Amino acid sequence: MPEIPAAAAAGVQPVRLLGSGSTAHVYLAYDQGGRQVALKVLLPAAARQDNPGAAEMFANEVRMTLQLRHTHLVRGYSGQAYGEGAYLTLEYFPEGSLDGQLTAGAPLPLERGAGILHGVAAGLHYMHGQGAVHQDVKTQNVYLDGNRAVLADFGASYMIAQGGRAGGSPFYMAPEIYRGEGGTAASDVYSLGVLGYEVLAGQRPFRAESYEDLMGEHLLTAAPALSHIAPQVPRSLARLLQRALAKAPADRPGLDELLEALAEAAGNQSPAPAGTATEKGVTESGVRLGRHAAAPAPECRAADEPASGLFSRWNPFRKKGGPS
Ligand SMILES: Nc1ncnc2c1ncn2[C@@H]1O[C@H](COP(=O)(O)OP(=O)(O)OP(=O)(O)O)[C@@H](O)[C@H]1O
Repeated sequence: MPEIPAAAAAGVQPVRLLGSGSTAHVYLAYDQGGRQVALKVLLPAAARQDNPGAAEMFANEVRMTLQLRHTHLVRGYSGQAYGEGAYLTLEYFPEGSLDGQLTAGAPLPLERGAGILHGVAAGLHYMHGQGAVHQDVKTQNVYLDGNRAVLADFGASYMIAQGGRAGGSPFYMAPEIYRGEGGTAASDVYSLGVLGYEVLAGQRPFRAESYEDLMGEHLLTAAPALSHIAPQVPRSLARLLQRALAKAPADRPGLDELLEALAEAAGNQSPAPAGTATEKGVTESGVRLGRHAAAPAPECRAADEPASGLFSRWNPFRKKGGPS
């Protein structure tokens, strides 16, 4: 195992590599108290300032993860945002992410799928109430712990009041994000809508072979009726998830409405109410955010950012497993 001095100083010992993303290696590790944690360590090239965009995203992820506390958001334990020793320890999920549990063309059973979506919606609802946007809702960023779904990866997230850059992953990005406008609560709702189709219909609403074609679909093509491709979904929920994909942000439903319909469809599988925060002092105001972000923050790009100039966390056209 590599030497990770800052983590070692905090008593965190890596055991094995779990995987690597665009900004970090992730290890299974034990913390000082013997608890299993996921240890994220900034990629060496990024730490050496070869890739300042990745280093900035990682620092952002460390700050946001340690700041936000909710049952349906990944729990951060400790971290260092900058420098060669930049690291983050997180709640470890042995079951892995939602991505690994979906097979293209095979929807999840309604109660299970709606329960997962309810968890993600609850995590988003809390974030929006705190004045933050997530900007990267996708199956790879939802981890599972039995019936509890947990939203993770805050590298692209920001506090609206402080401003930030439009970003996301192309299969999930709202039309306004493609146009380079700042992310809002409504653009997170759009990404949740895409996730809803994947989970409950077993297919994404928009597919294409190139970035430009995919952008065209998101900007111009109406989403297929969810009630047609997933007839098992209650009509009211199917309509809401389809409306989540409305081209105009103002036409999308709020999370309150979605939470209610998802809770009903999930039956008793829904593990926690929307407002459940896990730490004292954290309140849930349910505020709906304004449509535009404040002044843009300095440039912050991931290594796989597409040529469009948007801050995209994921290149949809690179070869990888899972639904495409
Ligand atoms: N908390 C966690 N528990 C269990 N496994 C994790 C955890 N966090 C990350 N992993 C594993 O490590 C891999 C890399 O995670 P990471 O968040 O760095 O990248 P990613 O989300 O796959 O990509 P990117 O951040 O570039 O979009 C994941 O694919 C997952 O297998």
